[in-house]
Amino acid sequence: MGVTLAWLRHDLRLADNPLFRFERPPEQLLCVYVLDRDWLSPPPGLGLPRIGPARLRFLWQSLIALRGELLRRGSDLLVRVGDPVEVVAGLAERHGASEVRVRRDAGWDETQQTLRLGEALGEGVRLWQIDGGMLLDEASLPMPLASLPPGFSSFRRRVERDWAVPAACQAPVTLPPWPDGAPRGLPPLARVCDGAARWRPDARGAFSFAGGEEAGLARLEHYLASGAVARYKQTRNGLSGPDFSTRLSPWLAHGCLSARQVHDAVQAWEARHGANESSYWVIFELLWRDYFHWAARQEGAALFGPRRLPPEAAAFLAWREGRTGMPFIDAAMGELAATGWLSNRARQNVASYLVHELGGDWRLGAAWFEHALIDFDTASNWGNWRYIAGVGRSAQMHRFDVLWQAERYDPEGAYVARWQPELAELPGGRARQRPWTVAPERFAPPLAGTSGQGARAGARQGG
Ligand SMILES: Cc1cc2nc3c(=O)[nH]c(=O)nc-3n(C[C@H](O)[C@H](O)[C@H](O)COP(=O)(O)OP(=O)(O)OC[C@H]3O[C@@H](n4cnc5c(N)ncnc54)[C@H](O)[C@@H]3O)c2cc1C
Repeated sequence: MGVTLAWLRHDLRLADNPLFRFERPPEQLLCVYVLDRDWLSPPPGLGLPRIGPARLRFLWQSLIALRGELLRRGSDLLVRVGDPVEVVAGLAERHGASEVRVRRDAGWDETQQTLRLGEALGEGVRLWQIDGGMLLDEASLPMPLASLPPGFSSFRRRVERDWAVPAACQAPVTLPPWPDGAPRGLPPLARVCDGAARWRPDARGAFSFAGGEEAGLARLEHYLASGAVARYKQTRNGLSGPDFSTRLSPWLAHGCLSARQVHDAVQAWEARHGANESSYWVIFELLWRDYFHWAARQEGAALFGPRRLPPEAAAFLAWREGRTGMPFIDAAMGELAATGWLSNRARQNVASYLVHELGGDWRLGAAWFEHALIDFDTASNWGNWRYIAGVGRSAQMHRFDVLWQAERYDPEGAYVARWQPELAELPGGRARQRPWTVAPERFAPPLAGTSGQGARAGARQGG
């Protein structure tokens, strides 16, 4: 077998990566990542690129780390910016590849690109698509993809009835050599996007994400070894601090870690310390991720609703810029913009506030998250937004009583005061969540959200 081209997308790791598992290794291997040029320009309707500086920086760190791992094994990495299909097809032709390998992604755009690549590849070049990164593969789903249940609970019940998550595979020890004369390396980030090269997370986030497989494994190891996993079920609704939840999402989203690696590590922890509700709950959350992945595969382009976004109305801009007057919402939007990350509790509340209190279009919110999140993942982001908005597969909307949530999850007002220092001057407690009631001369009432309607305990991942 001659040259194989491994086209990497959201699978930037060596361990448990089927692209690097060979029954018969090829003579030469070309590993390629293409930053889609479209991600650097705004989608119609939103004045911001699809990938913001925080994610781009994490992505570049991950690519640099991956290159190091590949070099250690006798291979290398080529990173280009452009149209992924043109770049991959061009390289395959130039270097006489007989096979192109790619992970089957849930995203509609990625699926379309794979189809286009199939048409663009020369005759005799095999396009090999494979599942990876999730707990389950399509073949091990307990139902055909077309019959995926409309709700998570029935999906989980069917899966858990009789399931065995396949063990993660080890990283290869060596890899086939680089094709003669093939280009290698990656452009400096500052040349791709100066803003991303200069971006740094705000220290108030109390956590700094660094891209790459080794960093992801180190985070996983820390979360287990520190014992934080034993308390996950009680702490996961937290808002601040490094260990209230796993914070593995950026590594999972970029594929620096696979869900099976996390699953295996949690099982190994359970074998030593005993399983409890919390360790189970980490796997439960990963199953949500699988569910959104399979749902996105089933839904295709419908996941996004109409793709052309509506104009950004004043209420949306106030939400995006943290100017709604509702401290809990404005603090969270400030944290997201300054760190590229947000707890699940805060994500649910800000999404509900935009859609159900401000009457904003859920697609604008999802598009803003796509720009701002380090851990953006098409299926999880757009799926969760649809879930909160109550569109698509789950017709039930999920509306949160934001003031009640704020007082329950931030009773002292420490979180809102961290991200809105002017609130720190008010006494701790209720006043910081309702500053317009205690200092009306300084704080105007919020745009919406004081009616007390909406779920209190939070619809799904309650508490
Ligand atoms: C509006 C909205 C948008 C979201 N967008 C994204 C996104 O783009 N990317 C993303 O990874 N998650 C997204 N989530 C899901 C969830 O908020 C994050 O996965 C979680 O907060 C990440 O923190 P963690 O790694 O500490 O999660 P943990 O609570 O420690 O959970 C462990 C892992 O399980 C998975 N997970 C947990 N909750 C969910 C969920 N509700 N849906 C899917 N997977 C889940 C994640 O991979 C996570 O890393 C979104 C949620 C909402 C409400």
